[in-house]
Amino acid sequence: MSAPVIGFIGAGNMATSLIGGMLQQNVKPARLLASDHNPEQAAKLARQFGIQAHTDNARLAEDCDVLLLAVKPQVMQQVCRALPARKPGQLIISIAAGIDCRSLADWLGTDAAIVRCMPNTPSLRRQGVSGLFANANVSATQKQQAEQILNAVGISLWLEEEQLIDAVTAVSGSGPAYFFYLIEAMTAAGEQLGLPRDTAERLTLFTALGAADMAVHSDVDASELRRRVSSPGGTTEQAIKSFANDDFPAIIARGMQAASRRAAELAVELGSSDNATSEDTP
Ligand SMILES: NC(=O)C1=CN([C@@H]2O[C@H](COP(=O)(O)OP(=O)(O)OC[C@H]3O[C@@H](n4cnc5c(N)ncnc54)[C@H](OP(=O)(O)O)[C@@H]3O)[C@@H](O)[C@H]2O)C=CC1
Ligand SMILES: O=C(O)[C@@H]1CCC=N1
Repeated sequence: MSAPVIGFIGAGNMATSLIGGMLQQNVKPARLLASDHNPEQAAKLARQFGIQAHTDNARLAEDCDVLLLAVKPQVMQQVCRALPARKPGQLIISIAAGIDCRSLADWLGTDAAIVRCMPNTPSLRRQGVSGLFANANVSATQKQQAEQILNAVGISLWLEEEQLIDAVTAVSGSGPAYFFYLIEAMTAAGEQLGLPRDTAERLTLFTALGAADMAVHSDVDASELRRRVSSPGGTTEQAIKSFANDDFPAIIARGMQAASRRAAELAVELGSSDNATSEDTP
């Protein structure tokens, strides 16, 4: 399979993470193009990565084999409708939360080969994880193309049901923010316990890194790893009891349910009108 040219529409946070990660994986800069309606943003990406970036979405679409839609869900319809007819064999990858394949096909053409993908920002460090779903028009070769792109920046998992993308969004798409929130909270608590801020932050960061690395490489699950830290009658036990009294698992579950619900709401608010439920339809 010859290496496809990949064009990003929207040169923001997620395009930066994906492009940065791919370049570290020795993807040639000439294979990556970007467009953004903001000329400064396009120029910034071109400077940062040495790739071609401009403001013309239509030209970009004509110049690439894989078109990666990385704009906010709120502008997706307008962006898709303004694109020229697709090149034969072109694969569309959308990373937008909540915008489903049916809406994308309404805006791009019912024969469009579409992969919906939910990546995350650690892709910049090639530690990303993505959920992928392909519509019926996607060929085996195009599935491989999508996998190669996402696997260059981490790992990817195919989903059988499109609806599960909302759950992936709640777990790993939004997930880095939950860990950053925990890092913020632990750093602040360490400071309250008397540590200098920098020290509290470094202790927290390396603990997070070590714990994640250990859990990824362990042959036992997270609860067993937690038990091994928790000496009977010791310090960890007290912390975990306090977390459990405050219903930590329920707090996390409620937050993730809110994220997933929001993804479903976006589909109704911003998707093609067929997605509106009968109560929404006048
Ligand atoms: N951030 C994340 O962690 C993740 C995000 N996603 C999804 O990725 C998508 C992008 O998110 P993110 O990168 O955070 O968003 P950003 O706002 O950082 O990036 C989107 C970029 O697209 C630009 N843009 C807006 N309108 C147009 C247009 N008509 N043509 C070309 N470019 C345009 C924006 O410009 P301007 O700022 O001027 O509007 C911005 O530079 C979203 O759909 C989101 O759901 C998925 C997984 C994780
Ligand atoms: O917050 C959002 O809507 C996007 C999708 C997942 C992460 N960021």
